[in-house]
Amino acid sequence: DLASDRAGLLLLRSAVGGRTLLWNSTQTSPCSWTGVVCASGRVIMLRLPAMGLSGSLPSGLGNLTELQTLSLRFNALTGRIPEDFANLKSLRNLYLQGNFFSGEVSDSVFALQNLVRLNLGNNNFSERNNFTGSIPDLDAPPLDQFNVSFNSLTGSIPNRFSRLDRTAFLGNSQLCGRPLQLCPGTEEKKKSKLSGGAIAGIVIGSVVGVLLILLLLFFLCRKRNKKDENETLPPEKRVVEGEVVSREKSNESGGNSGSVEKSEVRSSSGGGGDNKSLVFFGNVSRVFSLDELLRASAEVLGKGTFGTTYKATMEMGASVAVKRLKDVTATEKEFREKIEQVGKMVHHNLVPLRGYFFSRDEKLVVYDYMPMGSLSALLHANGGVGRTPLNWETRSAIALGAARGIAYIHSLGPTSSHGNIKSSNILLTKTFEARVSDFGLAYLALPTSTPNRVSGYCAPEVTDARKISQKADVYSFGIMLLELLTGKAPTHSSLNDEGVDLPRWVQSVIQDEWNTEVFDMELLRYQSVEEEMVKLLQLALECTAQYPDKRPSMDVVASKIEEICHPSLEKEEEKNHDFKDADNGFSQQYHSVDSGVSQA
Ligand SMILES: Nc1ncnc2c1ncn2[C@@H]1O[C@H](COP(=O)(O)OP(=O)(O)OP(=O)(O)O)[C@@H](O)[C@H]1O
Repeated sequence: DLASDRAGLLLLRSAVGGRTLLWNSTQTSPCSWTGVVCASGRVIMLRLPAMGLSGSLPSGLGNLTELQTLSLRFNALTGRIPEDFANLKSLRNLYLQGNFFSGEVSDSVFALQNLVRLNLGNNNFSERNNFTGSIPDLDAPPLDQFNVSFNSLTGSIPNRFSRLDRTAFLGNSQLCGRPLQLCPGTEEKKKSKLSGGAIAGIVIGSVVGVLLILLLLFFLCRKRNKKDENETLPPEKRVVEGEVVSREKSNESGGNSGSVEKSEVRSSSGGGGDNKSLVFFGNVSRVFSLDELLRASAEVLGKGTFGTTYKATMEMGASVAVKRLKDVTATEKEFREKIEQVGKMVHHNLVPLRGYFFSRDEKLVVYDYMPMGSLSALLHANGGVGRTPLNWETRSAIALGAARGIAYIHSLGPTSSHGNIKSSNILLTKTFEARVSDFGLAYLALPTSTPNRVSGYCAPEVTDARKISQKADVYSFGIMLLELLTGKAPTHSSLNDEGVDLPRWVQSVIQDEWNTEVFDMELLRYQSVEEEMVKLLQLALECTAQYPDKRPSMDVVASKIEEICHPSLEKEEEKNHDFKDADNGFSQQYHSVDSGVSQA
């Protein structure tokens, strides 16, 4: 029934009758077989993704009762799912996303007892062609993957799916219930169920709550008054030095970041003296003063291994990132020597370190502010909901940029390594170019914990976070590459619940012949670069080899990425060409005074 004039389909027909394995049998046609595996005349896997198949599904498919995997995603198939799909009792994986299917999905499909992955998403190419009806509430085993997004499904989401990510249901305007917004009736029901006692409890609770808040405000005001009195004293009599004081968003702060916590760095810098001033790198004596920095409105960007990082926006509008280092064990002399060495590390793919401040109580390092944040935020912020989509070209350019940055650090000597490679330390410019941050900090401050191990980036041989090595960096980079390709954080709950790390998860998926399912959903539309993706995945796995000696060096990794992704990288380069000047506020603001640093 699958016969057509395409050579590939004819081959498939003859293959179904015998024991055959087909790979890329239609090399010359624009489409490619992902594979058809027939074991003893029984079809167990049928994968025809993005082949331009059209028309409705053949009724004969229901006879393939041993079929475990059916993937027909990203074709132009129309019509309904045939009733005889109910016979596919062995079916584990059903991928029908990205077609023009329509009509109600029979309950018997949802009820297939062996199903673990079901994707019916993105069948909404026209108003007439999409899945309709409701999702039946059935007593079926839990699914590993489920997606019905962008259809016209209606009604409430059954309880068994309520813990899934909301992206699984997006784009169905008539669908309600967790994880989407509650169904209109549900809320009313809840309200009417509240007893008189419960209502009284809520009222009393609220009154007590308000009183507590008022009390708290009263104490805070008193404390603040005391602080203000303190600031009117001459500098030598002030009590606080180098303190970061939380401040509510106010006109004074000049901030624009809504609910983000605002802070202000204050210091009794009145003492003067050289060791109390900001030191800048390069041929610049002064870019801005400590006082200007301390007057800047500051927004907490996050807390990390070595301290807290703030975005400081100066009165004239330029922004920098300031990291307050905790637990610096080095003496002042050692600190200054080491940070001077770090300041000499200048490379296109490293976040420029602009300067530092050292006093007994405060150690600050000042970087360029990277406007697009980190790769981690881009991939996972908000659980991935509403994230900026990262296309393949951008991802390969980020991989190459990060690899080059790390390779540069390694090129400075056999003991020179980063020690904390992870996606939150890969920052992005306006044009999404990668810049590695936090280099050299491992030599200055003690990590307050070993988060790399906790978060899955740490090489198995690293038992002491201070003993960093180039091969351990390669391992962490490999994990970061897997993250970029799979869209899964190494801390992803579905991995950790099973006690599996990212490389092991990828290996297991590949062994199951699921090599394309391993990639981030967003990447599945780039069928033409599947080969690049698979090769990059293999490289990432090489980087995460258990034994350090088996891992490639970072410069080899960088040149392999360049070789593998060459066509995509060229495209990205062309795209960015026009935006080159718009790198970031700091560079622009200080270009004239700062030329020494920029050129270096
Ligand atoms: N120069 C910068 N520009 C923009 N955002 C930054 C900059 N430096 C750090 N950040 C962001 O600030 C947050 C905190 O960074 P920080 O380096 O303190 O911790 P981390 O990267 O989460 O962990 P670690 O300290 O282990 O590297 C992160 O989200 C990071 O991406």
